[in-house]
Amino acid sequence: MDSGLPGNGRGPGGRLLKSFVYALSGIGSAIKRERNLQIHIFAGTVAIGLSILFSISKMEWLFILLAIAGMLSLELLNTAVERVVDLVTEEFHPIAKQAKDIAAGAVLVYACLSLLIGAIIFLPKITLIFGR
Ligand SMILES: Nc1ncnc2c1ncn2[C@@H]1O[C@H](COP(=O)(O)OP(=O)(O)OP(=O)(O)O)[C@@H](O)[C@H]1O
Repeated sequence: MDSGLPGNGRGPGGRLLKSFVYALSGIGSAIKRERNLQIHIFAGTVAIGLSILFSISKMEWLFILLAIAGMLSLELLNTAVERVVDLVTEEFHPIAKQAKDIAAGAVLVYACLSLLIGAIIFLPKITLIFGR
């Protein structure tokens, strides 16, 4: 099938470009369908807005960006696990439940870390403003 990409996606550069396009289309389709992912994107945008507002340090930016990118990556992986499980069975299966719940658990762990990072960085700055 014609990929519609330069050089038909042949050669190392073309293959790399094809993988990149497939990855972007995966992200796009997940964003369209997954409400949790949309919520994480909203939260990430708010965090970036606050970071700009408070002119946070380079080190703080590193933590904020790691929190946002890690969160989105894990949510994408969680979505992929959900899709594969749904593809394998639509029946109730205890292993299917375990797979989905464990993947959701991974997201929860990172979400707690991200919240903690946000609180450590922004709470002192917010209390400084409202504590005056
Ligand atoms: N085939 C299945 N067998 C057993 N349990 C399942 C199966 N599919 C889903 N579950 C369980 O049912 C609950 C709801 O799962 P569901 O697939 O609706 O995803 P979710 O956790 O609500 O996430 P999302 O809203 O992002 O799709 C979860 O505890 C999940 O583990």
